[in-house]
Amino acid sequence: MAQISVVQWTSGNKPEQNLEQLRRLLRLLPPQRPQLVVLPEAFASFGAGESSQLERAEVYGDGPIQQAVAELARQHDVWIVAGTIPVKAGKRYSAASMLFNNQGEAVARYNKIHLFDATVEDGTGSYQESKYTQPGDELVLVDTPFGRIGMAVCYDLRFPEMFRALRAKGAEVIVLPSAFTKVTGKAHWQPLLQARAIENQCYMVAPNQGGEHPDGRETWGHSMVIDPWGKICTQISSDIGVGSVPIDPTIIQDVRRRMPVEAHNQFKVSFNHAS
Ligand SMILES: O=C(O)CNC(=O)[C@H](CS)NC(=O)CCC(=O)C(=O)O
Repeated sequence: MAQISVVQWTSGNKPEQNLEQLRRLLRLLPPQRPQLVVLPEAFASFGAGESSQLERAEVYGDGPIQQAVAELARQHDVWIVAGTIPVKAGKRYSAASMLFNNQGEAVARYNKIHLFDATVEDGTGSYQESKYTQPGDELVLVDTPFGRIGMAVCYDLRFPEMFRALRAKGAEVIVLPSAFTKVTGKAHWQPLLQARAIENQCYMVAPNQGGEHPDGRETWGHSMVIDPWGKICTQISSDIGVGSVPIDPTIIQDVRRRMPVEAHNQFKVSFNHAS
């Protein structure tokens, strides 16, 4: 059966160091194939809202971060959601979650739509992600050996209409690379993930940054995979680790057949940017 893994660590702002940590952690992957490995938001370069991210931003399809992930996907024979990579977008960058197949080819790119401009009571003051980030305006779904994957990132989790829209377009597995703060994560991470999984009857695959970062920020960790019934299938309880579960397509079909909420729904949503 296909396998899904989430990987978690405490990223700093140096890509080489983060990629080294990633290489170490990927050695812990279980042997099952096909396997989808999902990495946290800003795994290679942590520090949204900092001008230094602009220097690290890569041209789409090129650059050391994308090359390293492509190589790891080939080497380990796994699909990887590299969420997120700073990708040049004019004078700004997109927080791009990229899907690489097991040949190392980039097969999808989702640019984070909802940007985290918020004040959190954590000593950081306020987060201003939109300062240097160009928001995305497109929903991204892709057919894979793991089912139809819908792509979202971190703060998107708070906008249920987006997940409804992904489900309406056939999403079965939703990936959500994240860097939820310690304070907001403690309060909201698990219930929001379970709600999105239950109401849309999808797997939610949600790796999170965890621990105290070199810049002093703290993130919540608790990376998890939740099934379409809302059950937590795996959870990472320390700052660094790997969590793996088999993904069972019959659970998706069974949950949807027994309780066809999509057909029962009397409220349809629309997307501001729909073409
Ligand atoms: O800094 C980086 O490079 C990584 N990116 C982030 O940390 C992003 C943007 S500041 N964080 C979030 O979206 C947190 C959302 C959140 O915590 C919530 O919705 O409660």
